[in-house]
Amino acid sequence: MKIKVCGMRDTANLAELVELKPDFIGFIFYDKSPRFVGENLDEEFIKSIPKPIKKVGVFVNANPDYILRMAKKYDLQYVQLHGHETPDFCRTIKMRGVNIIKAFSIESDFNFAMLNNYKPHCDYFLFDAKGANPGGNGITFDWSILNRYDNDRPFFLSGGLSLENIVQINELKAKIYGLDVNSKFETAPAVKDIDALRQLFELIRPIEEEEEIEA
Ligand SMILES: O=C(O)c1ccccc1NCC(=O)[C@H](O)[C@H](O)COP(=O)(O)O
Repeated sequence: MKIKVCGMRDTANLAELVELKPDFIGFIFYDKSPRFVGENLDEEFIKSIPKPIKKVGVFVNANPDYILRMAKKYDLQYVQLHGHETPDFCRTIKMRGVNIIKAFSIESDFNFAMLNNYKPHCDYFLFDAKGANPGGNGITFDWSILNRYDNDRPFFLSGGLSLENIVQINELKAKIYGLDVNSKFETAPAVKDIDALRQLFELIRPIEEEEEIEA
């Protein structure tokens, strides 16, 4: 199972995370988030992150020109869209060579059928909890809703994932492509607890998978 660590900003903290070889690292380009990267990203360091670790820019109802400019500047392979972006919006970004993760806030009556309109233009879906903010709320949703998932696009499970609740993913029937972790692994906004992340990696990543990443 893949691991995405979201909401990074600080170079020293990032360097420690890179040592753990996550599959995806997320950077928040949403100015209302406490994890907003602002002017704080070290462009050279970001570009030096080994290619097998995919860099993801997270945006909320942003202007396509801004998204594409940031993707180029930081060499982002993916953008994660957390607002009300339409399938057509995703198509526009995808056509410009940037891969798409479309995030959705999940409630009990979530209409999985509408994902069919997004499917041709998105590489992955990400299912997050609905909260006061578009993301990073630190709360889980009722994962059993995902047992209704009938789309073949791989998805990330997100929202309040912690070392305590992660063991319960084994109860899910739906096949999870990846886990997206964020605020439950922080010591402060955008500062990750590397020891806690190391424990997560040891729990989730079988030895063979780690060897695949090294190859
Ligand atoms: O993390 C944020 O502050 C954020 C703000 C606005 C949009 C998206 C945001 N985060 C995106 C993520 O992928 C988070 O990892 C996801 O929402 C789960 O966060 P958490 O519940 O804190 O684990």
